[in-house]
Amino acid sequence: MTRQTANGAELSREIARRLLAIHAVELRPNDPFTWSSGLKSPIYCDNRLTMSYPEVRGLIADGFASIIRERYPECEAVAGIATGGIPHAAWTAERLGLPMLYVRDKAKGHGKTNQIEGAFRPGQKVVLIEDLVSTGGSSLRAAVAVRDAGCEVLGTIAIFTYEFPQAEAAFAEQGIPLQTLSSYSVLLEAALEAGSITEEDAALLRGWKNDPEGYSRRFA
Ligand SMILES: O=P(O)(O)OC[C@H]1O[C@H](OP(=O)(O)OP(=O)(O)O)[C@H](O)[C@@H]1O
Ligand SMILES: O=C(O)c1cc(=O)[nH]c(=O)[nH]1
Repeated sequence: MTRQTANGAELSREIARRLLAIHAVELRPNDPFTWSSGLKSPIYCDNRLTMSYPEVRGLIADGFASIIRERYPECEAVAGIATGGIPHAAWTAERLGLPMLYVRDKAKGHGKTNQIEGAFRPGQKVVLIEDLVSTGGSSLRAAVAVRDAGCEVLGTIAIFTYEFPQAEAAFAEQGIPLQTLSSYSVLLEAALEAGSITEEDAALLRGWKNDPEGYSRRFA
């Protein structure tokens, strides 16, 4: 479900190297991070940091714009998933001259009570932009909201995925293609190459990836 093209393979490594260079990736095996899903994890990838680096955010927006041009030429609007996806959706929409929307994690409790912000119409063909996919829950909730509003979701694109089989299955079940610029396996290789992690770290991270729920339970 998560696909990369031949050119995509080099971009994938480059994005991983850039994430490491800006210290977006942090390891805390003894004091795990709590993820959005509630899982406790020894690793956190803070893609929000990319917005502070013009070269990095430019690489990401160029990558997203290329995917949309090649894979979704019929796209009529780009929608950022709150909050991490919003700035990248803005830069991508600007490159493509397309309308931009964003999708809140839930409808506002006041004002116009919107979950989707911006001007859209039923039948509009939308590509969703997310900064990171772990379980896929946030991306899929946004996709369902956009569909329920009557738009057609062509696909979701994200900077990074942990490549959890459950996430890929959940996207497949909803019939929503997921494509990412980089991934956990590429990040691990890049981190070892750059000397950002030791072989011992890599072994821990591979073990965690095989059973993230089991790891999480140890810290519950
Ligand atoms: O695939 P999932 O298990 O849903 O996890 C990934 C989501 O978690 C993070 O967002 P977070 O909830 O931390 O909110 P933010 O984007 O507002 O920082 C990230 O930006 C994704 O949206
Ligand atoms: O699942 C999450 O909440 C999550 C994981 C991660 O590595 N980075 C992030 O921003 N969110």
